[in-house]
Amino acid sequence: MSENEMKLVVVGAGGRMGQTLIRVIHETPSVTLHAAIEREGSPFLGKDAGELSGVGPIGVAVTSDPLQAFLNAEGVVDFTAPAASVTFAGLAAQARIVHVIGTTGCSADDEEKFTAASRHARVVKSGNMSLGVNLLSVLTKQAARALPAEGWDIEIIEMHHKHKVDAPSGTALLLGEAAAAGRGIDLASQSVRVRDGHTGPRPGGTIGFATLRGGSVVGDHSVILAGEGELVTLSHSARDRSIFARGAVAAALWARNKKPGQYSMLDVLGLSNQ
Ligand SMILES: NC(=O)C1=CN([C@@H]2O[C@H](COP(=O)(O)OP(=O)(O)OC[C@H]3O[C@@H](n4cnc5c(N)ncnc54)[C@H](OP(=O)(O)O)[C@@H]3O)[C@@H](O)[C@H]2O)C=CC1
Ligand SMILES: O=C(O)C1=N[C@H](C(=O)O)C[C@H](O)C1
Repeated sequence: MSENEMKLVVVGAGGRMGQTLIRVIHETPSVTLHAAIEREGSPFLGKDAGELSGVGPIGVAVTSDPLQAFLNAEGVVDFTAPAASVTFAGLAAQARIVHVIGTTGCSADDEEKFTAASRHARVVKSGNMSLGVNLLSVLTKQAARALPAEGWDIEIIEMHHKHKVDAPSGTALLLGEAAAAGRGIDLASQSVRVRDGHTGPRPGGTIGFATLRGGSVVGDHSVILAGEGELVTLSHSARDRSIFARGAVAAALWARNKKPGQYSMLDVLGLSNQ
């Protein structure tokens, strides 16, 4: 290990993203896996993180003591669950390190806690860490701005694997926010998240969401702008979870020398002014 390699902790190390992160960190020269964390009672505790993720033994055993790990690390990469991410945010603030949060399905209350933690930690949070989806959000904002709300309806469709527990996906909401920003409207009051039964005609100016779940789909998203007699569809298909892990590692490295604060993947990618 070279002295300049950034020491990262992966929390939720046994999960789908946790294992992918361990693989990506292992193959990225500028970072090193400092610790791998799972919850108390997890069957992964004590196992070698490299063996768990398929890269072979790396001499880092999975433990359940995040604070101890954070105090000697420079960053934590967190794709777990909302309550866990809130706890990790408090600990990352205590340790004054970088906290990259990929967890989705967080409440407004959780978001306030991340903001509070960002007084001391450098927090990078995004519903999608891939370059492609962040570019798609820029294109969505531009399309929503260019096509008039009267006559052009916006619908967002997403499909994910059958294990996903939150809906709409963090990405769908991120794309919804981009469309709302392009239109200059408030997403929370203008979104239609569910349709069932006699709904009546579509209210003009709203942004609709549709959720599909099944099989092993990594993550598909489409933004449809539907006009009279024509459709514009902007879409992204994730084929491999390493796109999210590579983005998260890039985010940790980017935030390494930043001031405490809350940042997005658009900041990391230099796309926030688009
Ligand atoms: N922003 C992005 O680019 C992406 C975001 N995601 C999001 O990341 C999250 C995780 O997804 P995925 O990997 O598929 O889910 P998994 O369920 O496969 O993994 C989550 C892991 O976190 C662990 N965990 C939960 N609570 C704790 C805790 N308190 N302490 C330590 N470990 C804990 C789980 O353990 P246990 O099983 O014991 O609960 C599990 O191993 C989801 O919110 C998903 O939407 C996913 C991909 C990309
Ligand atoms: O749970 C997943 O798997 C994914 N979650 C994120 C989301 O909610 O958008 C990102 C990606 O699509 C995969």
